[in-house]
Amino acid sequence: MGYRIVIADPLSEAGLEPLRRDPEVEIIDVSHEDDPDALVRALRDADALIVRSRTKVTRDLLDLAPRLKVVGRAGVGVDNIDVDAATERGVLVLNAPNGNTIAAAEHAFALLLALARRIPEAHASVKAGRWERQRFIGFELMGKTLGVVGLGRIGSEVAKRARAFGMEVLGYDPYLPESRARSLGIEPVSLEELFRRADIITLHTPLTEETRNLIRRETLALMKDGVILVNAARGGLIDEDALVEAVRSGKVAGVALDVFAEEPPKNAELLALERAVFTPHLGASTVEAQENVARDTSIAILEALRDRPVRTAVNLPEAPSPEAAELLRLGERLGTFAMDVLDGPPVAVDVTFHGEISEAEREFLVRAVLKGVLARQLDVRVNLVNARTLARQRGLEVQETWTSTSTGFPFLVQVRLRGERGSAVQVSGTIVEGLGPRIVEVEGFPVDVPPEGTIVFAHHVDRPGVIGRVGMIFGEKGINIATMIVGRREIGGEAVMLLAVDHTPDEDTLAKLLDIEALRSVKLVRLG
Ligand SMILES: NC(=O)c1ccc[n+]([C@@H]2O[C@H](COP(=O)([O-])OP(=O)(O)OC[C@H]3O[C@@H](n4cnc5c(N)ncnc54)[C@H](O)[C@@H]3O)[C@@H](O)[C@H]2O)c1
Ligand SMILES: O=C(O)[C@H](O)COP(=O)(O)O
Repeated sequence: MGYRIVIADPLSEAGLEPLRRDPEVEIIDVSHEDDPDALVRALRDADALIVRSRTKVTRDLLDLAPRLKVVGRAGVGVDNIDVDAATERGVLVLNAPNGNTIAAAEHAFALLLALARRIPEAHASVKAGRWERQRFIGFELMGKTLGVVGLGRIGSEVAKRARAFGMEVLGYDPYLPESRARSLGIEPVSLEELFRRADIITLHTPLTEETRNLIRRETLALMKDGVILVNAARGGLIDEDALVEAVRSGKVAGVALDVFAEEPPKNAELLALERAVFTPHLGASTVEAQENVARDTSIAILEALRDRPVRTAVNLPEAPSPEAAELLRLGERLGTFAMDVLDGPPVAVDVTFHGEISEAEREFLVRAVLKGVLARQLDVRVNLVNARTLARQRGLEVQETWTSTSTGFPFLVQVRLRGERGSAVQVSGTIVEGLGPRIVEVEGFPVDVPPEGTIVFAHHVDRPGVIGRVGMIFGEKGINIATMIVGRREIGGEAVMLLAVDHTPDEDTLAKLLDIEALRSVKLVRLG
């Protein structure tokens, strides 16, 4: 089956090469369509959608795409995507965060230099036939103090360039260790100190609830008179009305903006400001950056469509290891096993990890277990993206414990699914080198079966003849038993039986099994 990938915003053709050469991919490019319904039509049977910042991927838009598995953002900011709505629908969101860092950092500097040397006005003047050398007196960057808010990929590249210009660099980033800032030649300071001390302030944070209107009347009041502001991050970081007032009053001596609260900007007062340089969200618009982000997004989209771990997923934890696929299979199948055996609906799931297992692997496994538990119950597509959200929405309590106690396996995952009225099922698994995922314990009985195909799981009393009679019933029905495992604690005591069968037994066969006196319960487990 092929993949239909919709491109909503213009992307670099060279960067799309991984998609173009994939025989399974059909590209529907609506990025140059004037008709807004073209996107709506294309989404009806789309598997993937790729956007830049123009297309708003809203809850309503996602509802128009019932098959959608992944949204790729060919760039950094995902503020144009309703990530929560995507998560609820099990749609993976991924971005391409590395490809446009240099382009954006260079653009912030281009804006600053254009403002400092009044290049846009001077250029317009020369084009108009004038030669006004006294009119355009600028200022130098050397010796000035630059305040960088947000010291991530772009902020740190801006800081490096500022140092090369002989600037003193202050930085504020509450999520970055101070030592990292210092190693970049940046003096880490509080936001207030940065506002008070900087001659020039440049913004490089994402737009979040915390950073919205970071620059507003109160914070502008803290700044030096004649401060210069640069924003090539996100428009919402600045309250534009407050900025207009501050520029008019002379508090802000100049402003350079690549991004606006609304794009294209409609704020006439802002656009009329004189000591200002504006560009139409061009930070990532270089040939190199566009090729990088389109290529990174194309590759990640193909990984996602083929259920492989994606390093740049926005609404999933980072893939823990190349062996992630086996880990996911183990977790999911343990969840499905427990669900198929449990009597009644589940109310809680306890996942206990033993031995050597990283935090990322534990997070992946918990999501995989939840996927296995929930997939049988829900209409919506359950996947690693939305498994935790759906569990929470359904009131399924999730408990995780990690102990370093040895179990004889390098690591062990134990899933205990609890139902109403005290019912419970426990199943454990691990990954055995060379064999892959194995179920190694059920209800406290040691077993060893691969979590594959159809398994008949029975509780019985360890008595001569039981196994023979079970075998005969399957034989009469023409059902081949591929593997049979019996677990018991003591001779003649309670025991469990796991039979991997080549065909799914019908109700009649299961009823016949229950007629065997020593058989207490029989459950059909379908592990796919
Ligand atoms: N103009 C453009 O075309 C363009 C191009 C690329 C990126 N961007 C934007 O630039 C911004 C930065 O991109 P990046 O790739 O450097 O991202 P990044 O994630 O590498 O860096 C963002 C940094 O902001 C910090 N941060 C978060 N909240 C903060 C807060 N309240 N105060 C201070 N710092 C905070 C984070 O800790 C992180 O270090 C994003 O908004 C991105 O969307 C714009
Ligand atoms: O977040 C980003 O990557 C930039 O804002 C670039 O946006 P664009 O892809 O719309 O140019």
